[in-house]
Amino acid sequence: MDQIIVEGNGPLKGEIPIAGAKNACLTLMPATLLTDQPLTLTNAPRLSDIRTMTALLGSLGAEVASLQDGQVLALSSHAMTSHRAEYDIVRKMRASILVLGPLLARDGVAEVSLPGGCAIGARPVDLHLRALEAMGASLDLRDGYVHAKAPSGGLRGAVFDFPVVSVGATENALMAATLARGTTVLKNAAREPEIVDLARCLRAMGAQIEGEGTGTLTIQGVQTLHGATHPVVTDRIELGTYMLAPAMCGGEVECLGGRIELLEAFCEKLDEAGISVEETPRGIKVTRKNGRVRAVNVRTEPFPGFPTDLQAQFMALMCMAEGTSVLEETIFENRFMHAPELTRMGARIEVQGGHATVTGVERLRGAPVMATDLRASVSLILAGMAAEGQTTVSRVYHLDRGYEHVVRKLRNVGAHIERVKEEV
Ligand SMILES: CC(=O)N[C@H]1[C@@H](OP(=O)(O)OP(=O)(O)OC[C@H]2O[C@@H](n3ccc(=O)[nH]c3=O)[C@H](O)[C@@H]2O)O[C@H](CO)[C@@H](O)[C@@H]1O
Ligand SMILES: C=C(OP(=O)(O)O)C(=O)O
Repeated sequence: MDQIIVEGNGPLKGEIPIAGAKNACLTLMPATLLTDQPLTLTNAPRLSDIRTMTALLGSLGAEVASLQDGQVLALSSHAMTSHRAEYDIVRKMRASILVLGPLLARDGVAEVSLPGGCAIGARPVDLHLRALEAMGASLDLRDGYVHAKAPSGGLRGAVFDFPVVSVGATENALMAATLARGTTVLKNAAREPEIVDLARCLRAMGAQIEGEGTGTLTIQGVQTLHGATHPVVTDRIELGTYMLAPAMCGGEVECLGGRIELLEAFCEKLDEAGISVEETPRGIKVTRKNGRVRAVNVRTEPFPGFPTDLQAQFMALMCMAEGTSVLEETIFENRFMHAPELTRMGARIEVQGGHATVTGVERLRGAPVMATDLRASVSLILAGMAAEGQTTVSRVYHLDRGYEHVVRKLRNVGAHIERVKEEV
């Protein structure tokens, strides 16, 4: 297993290109299942999660060709061979559940392993299932699989009001509704940029959708969808992560391709903390001059609120702030696993339920730490870059799920970071 070794090296300077969004690409790829014509995705990120989705779609008979060093994905589902998403692949990645809606909508049948929980919380899929049931699907949970069938005439349009905002359930229902008979109205739908991106891609494929980016999506079902070429939206979580690098180490970094509208709540918090964030023609420039950042409170919320996927990284910043901040996690019940690891580096953090109280210290000190999940792993790297001495982060395979070329990108702005094989 690989480790990342990182050492504090003072202020950063330079540019970091931001990739296409993992969480958009993982929902755009299953959209191929809605049509027998080719779907081409450009600006795709090079990540292990994308390889997992490629394997999953391949196991269903879809073809996924990775072109231009993985930045273009050419997908085709003209010759499907299976409707069963096996546990062995699904267990690796929760987003696998996103094949359920498209399979059901196009062929009326699907068997998908239940994805189960993971380090950050229980993460049930009841809302995915309830939305599809509202469209007439009959569902049976057996042997760890969802066995789903559409009525004989196919899924039908329905009104479904999500009791809780769910990104994945909105995506599954939206994809299914594009081929359902009649009109579907999804209320309290997720408004994330990845949903907007999916709606735009589906529209390019011939779907009739209104309201993306608002809490109500209205979909007029069509008989068939066709092929399209679609660029994956910028990864706002990768963007926010790299914006925090100069905020923590000092210096000036321009994140190429970034736009403030993707991260307004996060940018407001950086501003409150005393970090300068400026939109440029090429992206977002982040600058921190001398002096400590100010402590600010954060509450994670669905978009347009502060994203849960940036909470761990923001906590790393608050560990060195002047004063005490309270971070409230409202989306996942167990998403503070990075706190004890940051404490190993000298941070002062107290976790109680969904709240973490962080009292800033002047200096973090390097230590051996362990990555527990994707965003936790990168928060430890950021902390290590700002700490005195050496930090060794183990279990970095989590990182490969969501950050392409992380060592190269951070080295290019002056970080002392390398990836090594763990000695056993
Ligand atoms: C691949 C992907 O896009 N992952 C993102 C997606 O995950 P994901 O789509 O899994 O997250 P959801 O938006 O569905 O989860 C939001 C909340 O709803 C709950 N819930 C969800 C579904 C369900 O059927 N029942 C239920 O109770 C969840 O446990 C959680 O508490 O959005 C999360 C919230 O922004 C992000 O952290 C993840 O990075
Ligand atoms: C939690 C995340 O991903 P997933 O939903 O795929 O686990 C994430 O991207 O931070």
